[in-house]
Amino acid sequence: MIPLNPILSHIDNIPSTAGKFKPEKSSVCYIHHRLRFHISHPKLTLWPIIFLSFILFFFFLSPTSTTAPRRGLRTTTTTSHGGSSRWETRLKSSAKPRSCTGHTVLVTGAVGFIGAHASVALKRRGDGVVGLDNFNRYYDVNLKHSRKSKLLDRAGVFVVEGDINDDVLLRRIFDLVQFTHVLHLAAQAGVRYAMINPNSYIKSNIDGFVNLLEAVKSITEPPAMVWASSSSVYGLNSKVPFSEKDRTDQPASLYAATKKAGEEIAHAYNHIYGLSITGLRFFTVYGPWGRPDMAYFFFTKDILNRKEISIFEGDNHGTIARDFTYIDDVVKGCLSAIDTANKSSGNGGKKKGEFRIINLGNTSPVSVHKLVRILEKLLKMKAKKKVVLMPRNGDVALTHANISLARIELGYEPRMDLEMGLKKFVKWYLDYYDVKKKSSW
Ligand SMILES: O=C(O)[C@H]1O[C@H](OP(=O)(O)OP(=O)(O)OC[C@H]2O[C@@H](n3ccc(=O)[nH]c3=O)[C@H](O)[C@@H]2O)[C@H](O)[C@@H](O)[C@@H]1O
Repeated sequence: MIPLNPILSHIDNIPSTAGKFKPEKSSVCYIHHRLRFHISHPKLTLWPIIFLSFILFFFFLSPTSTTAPRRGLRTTTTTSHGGSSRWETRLKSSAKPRSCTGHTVLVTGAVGFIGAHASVALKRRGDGVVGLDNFNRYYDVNLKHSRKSKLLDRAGVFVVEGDINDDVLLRRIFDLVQFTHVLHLAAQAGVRYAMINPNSYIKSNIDGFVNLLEAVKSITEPPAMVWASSSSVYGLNSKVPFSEKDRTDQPASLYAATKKAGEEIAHAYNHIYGLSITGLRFFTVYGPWGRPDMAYFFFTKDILNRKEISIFEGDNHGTIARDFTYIDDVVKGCLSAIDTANKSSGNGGKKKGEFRIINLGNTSPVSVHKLVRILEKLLKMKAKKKVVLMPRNGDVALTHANISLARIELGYEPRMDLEMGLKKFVKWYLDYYDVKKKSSW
């Protein structure tokens, strides 16, 4: 990943089309700056050497020199994603399905919790998969690297380290591979963190999503998109269980507002450009390799460390509950959404690509008190509990999915109850941290 030559790596960031290479002003400025640095050297006798190096550099290493790039791709020997031809070969090979009936899927957020599991499941059943992830530091990046090495690498999924806001990179990936589907899971997750870093939600969930949709809609045969919405869009809706027809105009957090905005944005891209888009409203997904910012995860850690945990309650000791949904059930729902998605028609098509919004929950809410009781039983330890009135931090009192539509559209049927699912999580947690972080216990 480390650029071998700063001038080259800078040039490499310039989008180019064969025969249309035009360095951006900033790149030229950068080269001039580098040259000026050398020219200002007291020994003016260096002048001819510099001039000669300049000529040699452009003659041998210019991106437009020998091999003509396909559809505007860069073919330099160094890129921000490694040696270009090796990088391209690995990416293309990872994208190849085992059989001609298999899908070719780009998974964004591939080293995230759901992204890693979904990528592996797709690859295992024979689909071609390319992952994309920016490895951001919202939570322990080592866990993301472990998901990559222990899950994705082993399954043979190639992961591009990059951002969905990088339109040059997206174009490059879409130029190399004709994807049938994009499973878009890259997002700024977490309800409460939106009060700490609101702009990260706009950057990923709005800007990044639009950037991806722009790239997808520009492809001649655009892939169908399946993407992560959230149960949080139901916000202050009190009608339960939550049905896709219920109102979603009362978000309780900025996170929820950006996910709701995502649904509206997706609708517009479906309407104008004929993109086939399925939004999946996930309900508090948990399981092995999960997210450390989620309550079941950090409660486990804190119970083991004998640290106090805060259990939220509503007014008058009202129960706070979640429709906790096990990762394997959610992954099955994602794969089924991919399998059942209609093709995008593109804006030239007569028929509009389809637009679907579907709940993926467990349809059996469990209180936070019960969640803690199960963890205590599994860990064989008593939690130090402090019961507090739920702060106004973006959380809502209850989530509960109506999954009738998921049953019809996806043949979705959640199988795992919370106790069994947490057993699998705790087993993983003990194994993973026993090896990696014994000292922190
Ligand atoms: O399904 C969803 O829509 C959302 O699920 C989770 O959000 P959340 O359900 O709030 O999950 P947690 O943060 O793990 O909280 C679980 C429960 O524990 C409660 N909690 C949380 C923290 C705490 O210190 N104490 C406590 O009682 C919360 O109020 C909530 O009822 C994810 O963090 C979101 O990214 C996702 O979109």
